[in-house]
Amino acid sequence: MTDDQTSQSAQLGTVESRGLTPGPTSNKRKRADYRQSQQQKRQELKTVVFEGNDDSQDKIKLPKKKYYRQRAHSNPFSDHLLEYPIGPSHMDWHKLYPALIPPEAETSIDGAKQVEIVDIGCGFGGLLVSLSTEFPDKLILGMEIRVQVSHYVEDRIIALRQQHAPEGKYNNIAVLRANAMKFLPNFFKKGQLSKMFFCFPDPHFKIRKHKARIVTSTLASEYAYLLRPGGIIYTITDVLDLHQWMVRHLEAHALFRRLPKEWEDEDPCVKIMRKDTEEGKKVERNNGDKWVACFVRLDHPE
Ligand SMILES: C[S@@+](CC[C@H](N)C(=O)[O-])C[C@H]1O[C@@H](n2cnc3c(N)ncnc32)[C@H](O)[C@@H]1O
Repeated sequence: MTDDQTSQSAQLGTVESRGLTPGPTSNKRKRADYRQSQQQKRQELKTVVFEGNDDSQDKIKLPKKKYYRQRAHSNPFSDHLLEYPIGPSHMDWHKLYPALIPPEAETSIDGAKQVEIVDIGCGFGGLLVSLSTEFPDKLILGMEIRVQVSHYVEDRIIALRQQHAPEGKYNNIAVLRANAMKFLPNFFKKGQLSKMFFCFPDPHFKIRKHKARIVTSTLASEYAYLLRPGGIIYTITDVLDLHQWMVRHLEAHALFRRLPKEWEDEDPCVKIMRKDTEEGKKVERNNGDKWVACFVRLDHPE
């Protein structure tokens, strides 16, 4: 092996450990190199950004989406290599919100700061970024199954935290690579959440794929368990059939009631999910329809 090859394979080690299979093309190489340099910067910056003592003038730039390309869909039934705690009290939230949660904080204890808002399938994180300033006192978490996309959001949040370090902004948002169809109760305890967002979920058009949809009767029960009474499920999609499917499954559930259009028109989060999600922007550019439905978690079954 030449020196060149040795140094290349050393680099590939890092890339592979992030779930990528590096290929021979120069574009792949460019993207892998870019991500590796972002990863290095991230390691260097983690302490300064997270501990809030950043004196450097060298501000990290926002990441570029083109370097984080990945297939559009990820099979939620595949065995992804995912890390998850055995229960909510075993989750180290300090890693995700270092400026707001002290190390080894018992976040399962009532009174400690806990994640309250989740964006399921957060994609490239547009909603998270807007929710961060709309709810500066709440901890907000994006969950995303695609590895490169979750890395993009992580890099985006780190850059934003550094760019806005003097004002202490964006410390309340974080992203986790996770399969939200499988492990939510491992992360959150009963009644912990006040809002769950399902923005432009994968439509899984074919009938035999409908079971992969993120809203089903079984999952609706899990969402009811995690949401506190009065908590809200937000849904938006540009696919009418999926909209009708989500409405049907959530309306049929004894612990959810659909909120009226007047409520939607007044709610700031509905505006945000219409205009600040990446998919919402795409639909806007193509003059497509956006179907919204919101549901309140009831105290008792109706
Ligand atoms: C069409 S995109 C929408 C992204 C974002 N919500 C938006 O509106 O711009 C759907 C996202 O959900 C993610 N996703 C699909 N199934 C998931 C699952 N089971 N757990 C977590 N994320 C999932 C996909 O990887 C994809 O990024």
